[in-house]
Amino acid sequence: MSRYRDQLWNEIEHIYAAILEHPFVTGLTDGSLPAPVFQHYVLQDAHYLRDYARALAITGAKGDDEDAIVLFSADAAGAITVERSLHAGFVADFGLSPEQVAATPVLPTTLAYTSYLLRTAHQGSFAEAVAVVLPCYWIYARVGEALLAEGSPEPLFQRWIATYGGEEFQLTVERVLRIVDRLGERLSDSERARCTEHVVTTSTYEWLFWDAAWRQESWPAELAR
Ligand SMILES: Cc1ncc(CN)c(N)n1
Repeated sequence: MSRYRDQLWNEIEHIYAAILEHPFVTGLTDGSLPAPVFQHYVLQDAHYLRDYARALAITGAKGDDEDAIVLFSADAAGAITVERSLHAGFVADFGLSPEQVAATPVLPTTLAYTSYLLRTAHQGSFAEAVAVVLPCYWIYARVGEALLAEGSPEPLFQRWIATYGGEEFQLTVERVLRIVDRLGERLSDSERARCTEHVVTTSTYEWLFWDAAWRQESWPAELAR
């Protein structure tokens, strides 16, 4: 029987292929990604990572063994500390002040993605919580790995690629995938279907997140007070 991770990857392979072709992602390697688009992404990602860390902490609290509790709790802390330092470098490179960063609103796609993450992590089983957070690890590891081979002429983008394509992140993701395979051996058909749906949904949100930055998404200005 194939591993659960392979069954899940079958469900999202087309989304991964679309992500690799997205102009945001191709723009990282050929260096053509406009600076305001990357800036938009980094600022929204700071909001995203705060709630992602909360979702990981909830997943850790639901862990079915000690290793799982430790792994997700440590990754909750890591999402804040490790990625915060990567972001701090980007923000400094853009010449933005902490006040400007704090004043950036949470935009529609970020809000929709994090709301789905948190709702599922709160209301679902441990397996569902793992499924909903999985694409954030897995898609970035696979994208980072693919882009690492090409590299980027732009140092800022190369730093991003090196973080997610690097060995440390790949090992982190492999540890999560082992939990996924273990859970896959004991899921009922209905829970398996719910987990698959979460993985497909948040993989789609990963595509949307890059696309929102590419479109320079905003709340409708005509509705602002
Ligand atoms: C939206 C998003 N997804 C995933 C990652 C990688 N942890 C991230 N930084 N941002």
